[in-house]
Order: sequence, then structure tokens, then C-alpha cells
Amino acid sequence: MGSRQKPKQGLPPTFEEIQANKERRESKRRGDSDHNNKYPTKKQKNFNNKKNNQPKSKPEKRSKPEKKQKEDIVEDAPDLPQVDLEELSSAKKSLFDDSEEELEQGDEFDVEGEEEFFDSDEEERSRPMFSDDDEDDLENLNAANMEEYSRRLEEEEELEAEEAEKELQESQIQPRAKILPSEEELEAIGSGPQDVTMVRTRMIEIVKVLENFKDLAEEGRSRTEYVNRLLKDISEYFGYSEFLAEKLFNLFSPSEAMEFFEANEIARPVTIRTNTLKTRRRDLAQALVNRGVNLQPIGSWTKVGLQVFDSQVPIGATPEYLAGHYILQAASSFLPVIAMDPQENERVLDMAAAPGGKTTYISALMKNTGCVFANDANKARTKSLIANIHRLGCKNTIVCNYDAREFPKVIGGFDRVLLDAPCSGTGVIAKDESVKVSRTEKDFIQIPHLQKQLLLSAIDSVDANSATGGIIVYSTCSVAVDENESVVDYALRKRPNVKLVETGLQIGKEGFTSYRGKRFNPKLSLTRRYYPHTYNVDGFYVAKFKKIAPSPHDVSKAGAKEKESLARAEAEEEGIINGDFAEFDEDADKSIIEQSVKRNLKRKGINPNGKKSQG
Ligand SMILES: C[S@@+](CC[C@H](N)C(=O)[O-])C[C@H]1O[C@@H](n2cnc3c(N)ncnc32)[C@H](O)[C@@H]1O
Repeated sequence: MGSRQKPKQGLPPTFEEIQANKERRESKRRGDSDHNNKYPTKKQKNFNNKKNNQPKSKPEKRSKPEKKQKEDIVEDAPDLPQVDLEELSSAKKSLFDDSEEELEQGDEFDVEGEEEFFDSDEEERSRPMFSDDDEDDLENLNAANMEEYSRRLEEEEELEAEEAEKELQESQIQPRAKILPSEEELEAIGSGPQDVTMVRTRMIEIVKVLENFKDLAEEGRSRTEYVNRLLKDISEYFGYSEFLAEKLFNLFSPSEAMEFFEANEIARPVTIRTNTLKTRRRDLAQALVNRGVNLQPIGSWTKVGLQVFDSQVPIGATPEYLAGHYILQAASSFLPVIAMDPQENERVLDMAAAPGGKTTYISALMKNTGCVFANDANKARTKSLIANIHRLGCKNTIVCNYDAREFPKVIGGFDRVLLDAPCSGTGVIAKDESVKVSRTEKDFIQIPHLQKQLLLSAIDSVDANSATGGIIVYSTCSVAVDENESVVDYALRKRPNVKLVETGLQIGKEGFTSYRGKRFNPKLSLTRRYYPHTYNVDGFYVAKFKKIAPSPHDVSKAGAKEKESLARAEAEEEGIINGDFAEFDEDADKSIIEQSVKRNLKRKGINPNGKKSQG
């Protein structure tokens, strides 16, 4: 690699910076003069500086000057001989212009200010056409020393020509798009850990090549070679298995893929959802601000979400939290519930509900009316589901513990069903890094298989004749097509009695209607995708169906309404519930709270009785 190509060592640029530079370069390639003025390249700067440092008086030109240049010179010093500095400079400039790569590389590592960029051969390259001494000399120029001046110019030119030749040779030895490692370099790569800055630089360069392959690819190198190297670098740099790196890479253009991988390295903002069963967002925000929490609404698409920037108190232990005024919930997690749009007095099923973020939101939107069946196959997880339901004061909720594939046989006839399906978690890598290496090809066969079965059960559990609903919402926190569009497309084929409808969500990218040669139902464009790099939310997917007719698969023996009444009657008979099954026994709660306070004090090494007597 030529000395010009040496990147400035330091923090690698972010992808936003890369994008900014990309735009700058593209603009430059287009020859955008305004851009050139705004963002002069280093070489242009040298050149411009030279222009600015030009002596006010100029010696006579040796070759034809440009008109404007001449006018300027004449204006300043009409009686002095002139030399066309710009023309001389342009000889040098054109040589630099050939090596665009060097400029680009420089740009990337010097996004803040090109002035500060130090290149090892800067000194040589920026040697001024005329030094300060020269300028003084020029002041004293007259006809007598013209000969001497011409000689010096010739020397300058010779030197320039030599430099030009050297540059040319260098550029021939080092084609500007030589990014892929040589055989020897590959051996070195294989023998130990690589310099991360170098890997990052190479990724950036490969992305550039892939996005403009015709102009930038090295002769004789195929696209596959570049992609393969990039995938290896991604897995090395970000810590993914090559399998998953490729799977995720294929979802995006090369540069967007890099943004996605970058975004997975950054935690999403902490967000909370106001529990409207207990408070209003305005009041909650005020209460939290008073405690030293710095927050603001998440965005116009939600009236209940707040983003927490920082807090002087643990956000999961404030009195408002304990009183159930809010729940810590990822912003993306609001989306399927907003799409489902549950109505008051409906019968709703949340098929895979634990730990209850969405169940409690559904309950709140229904204003504690109707009935929400909150099911989860994992019994241990139903504990946190129950805890959240209690804390948030959801009184219209029944928790059950079935494999949801059996659901239509257990209960059917729901107005709405949410299937927030178990998934690979490729949308929440920022939260769970283990996904980067733990997910295998087998997962992307087995998980979608389960998801397909669950989705058919969800469809079969809905009452096609529901007066208000007949809605099924399918969601995952995965970005993989196998778990999203493929599953939805499968359901559309297996259940022609459902159709996709608008999600009603204000944000989100359209679902794929085709992917890597596979064609899906064109209505898949109604589904919505979310990525960490586009909305700063977890990767997520939402599809909304409307059941338009019953089908022979609707096998439930009883509808949700009947089942709910039956369950209530049985529970009341057994004395498990009274008039309102979710009502708390205040006295029982009091003693439980006291015990819990004592336990906490003990854990902190404080004698609870001692504390009592002190108080
Ligand atoms: C993405 S999580 C659900 C998160 C939940 N909706 C929320 O908002 O808090 C998926 C859930 O599916 C449950 N699950 C997995 N297989 C299931 C099955 N066959 N039937 C029902 N639930 C299942 C898991 O136990 C897990 O709690």
C-alpha cells in the first residue's frame, strides 16, 4: 500500500460519518462545483492555499494564462511580469486527481477536519510551488533576472514531471481498488488476530467497491470474492458466526448492512410505557421528573411511551413503578398491540404472553373490560406474567399455560388474537449478544416450523363472525425472512379465509414481497419491518390479518365467551375468586409487603428489628 493510503490512526469513523463522506465523494464525482467549494479535498486545499498565497504581483506567464487569472493578476500588479501559477499547479493537481482512492481513504479517517490530517508524505506532497522566499524574490523580479526565473520554473517543472512519473508508477503497482488481501496477507490473517482498525478500513473499502463494482473493483476479482471477504471481516469484527453474518447481510444493501451491524453494537434507548389504567403520561412524566429522571416522549406514533435518558433513581424501583404506573418496555413491543387495536368488551387471546408487556397494554387499551386470555407454554415464565398483571392492576385477564398449538381445541371464538411468537431474536442482538454465535441453520428451520403451526392456531382461534374484530396479529423480534414473510406467506396459502390488512402503524418499512428468488403474496407489502438502524428500536416484524370466513379448521368446542363464563363460574364455586377475581386482599398484601421489606433489609445486612426500634 502506498504511503498516501495510510489511514490516520485513531478511532474508526461511525457509519454516519462514512455516509457523510460517501455523499461528499459522490457529489465530488458528479463534479458538483458547490460541493467542491464546500468540501475542498486536501489536494484542492493545497492548491487553493497556494492560490491564496500567491504573490500579489506575478511574473510574466510562460504559456497562455486563463483569462480570469490574468485579469486578477493584472489588477493587482500591472507592471510586473506574470507567471501562470494556476497552470503550473494544475499539472500537479491532475496527477493527484488520478488517485481518487487516496483522497477517499483520507476523507474517511479525517471526517472532523481535513486540516488536521497528517499523512506521512504530506511534507513532500505539499511542498509549495513557491516558498515564502520565492515570494520575496518575486517582488524583486524585473526584466534583468527574468532568465534566472525561467530557469527556476523549468527546474520546478522537471521536478513536477519526476513526481508525476513516480505517482504514475506507484498507481500502476498499486491499483486504487486493491483491497482484498494477497495470498501472503491471507496466510497472516489465518495465523492470528487481526488489527481491528485494518479490518474496519477494509470493510469500509469493500462496501464502497460493492456499491460501485464496475468502477472500483480490482480487475480479475469477482463480486463473490469481495462479499466473502466482507462476511469474514464482519464476523471477525462484530463477533458473528459466518452463517448468521451472511444471513443478516443478505437482508440489506452492503452499506445498510453495515449500519445494521453497527446499530447492534449500541443499546437501544430505555423506554417505559405509561399504564393508563392507573395514570396519565403527563402526570407520570411529572412525577418522574421530580425524582430526577430525564425523559421525553418516544415519538408521535405513541401516546403512552416515554424515553428515559438518564435517571438519579433506579427506574425499575421508583414508587411509581411499584405502584404499577408504568412498565419498562421496548418501544418496538408497543407496535403489535397498536396494530391489534383491541376494543372494549372484546374477548382477546395473547397466545405467547409472558412476561406480559403486551398483555398489560392490551388490558389497558380495553380499559379493563372484556377479557384477555394471557397464555404461555412456559410455566416458569407465567410467574412474571402474573406479577406484571397484578402490579399494573389488570383485572380483565386470565392466565393460562397451554402449548398454544392446542389452543383452538381449548378455546376458540376470540375477537382478536395476538401471536407474539417465540423467535430467533435476531432483532434484539444489542440486548442479547449470544444470538451472534448461538443461532444455527437448524434454528431457522425449527423455529419457523413452530411459528407456522402457532400462526395457524391463532387464525383458527378467531371468530370470523366477530362483530368488532376477527383480527390476528403476528409479530416477532426477528429480522429473518424465514420467521416473518415466509411464515405469513405460508399462513395465507394454508388459510385462504384470512387476508392481510394495513397495520395502521405510522412507522415501519414494507415487508418483502420477494426475497432471494422467492416470491411471496404481493400483499406482504402491508406487513411492517423495523430495524435498529432505521428507527432506533429493536428489530421487529408485524403482520395484521383479518379473518373473512370460518374454516373447517376452527375446531374449538366452545367460544371464548362461553369458556370465560364457565371458568368464572367454576372458580367462584371453588372459592378461588369472588365477585372480582383480580381484587387484592389489602390486609394480606400489607403483611406480604412488610415481610418483603424485612427481607430486603436483611439482605443489605441491616437488622430489620433494630431499624424498627431506632425509628
Ligand atoms: C417473544 S416471547 C413473548 C413476549 C410477550 N408477548 C411480551 O410481550 O412480554 C415468546 C413467548 O412464547 C412462549 N412460547 C414458546 N413456545 C410456545 C408455545 N408452543 N405456546 C405458547 N407459548 C410459547 C415462550 O415461553 C415465550 O414466553
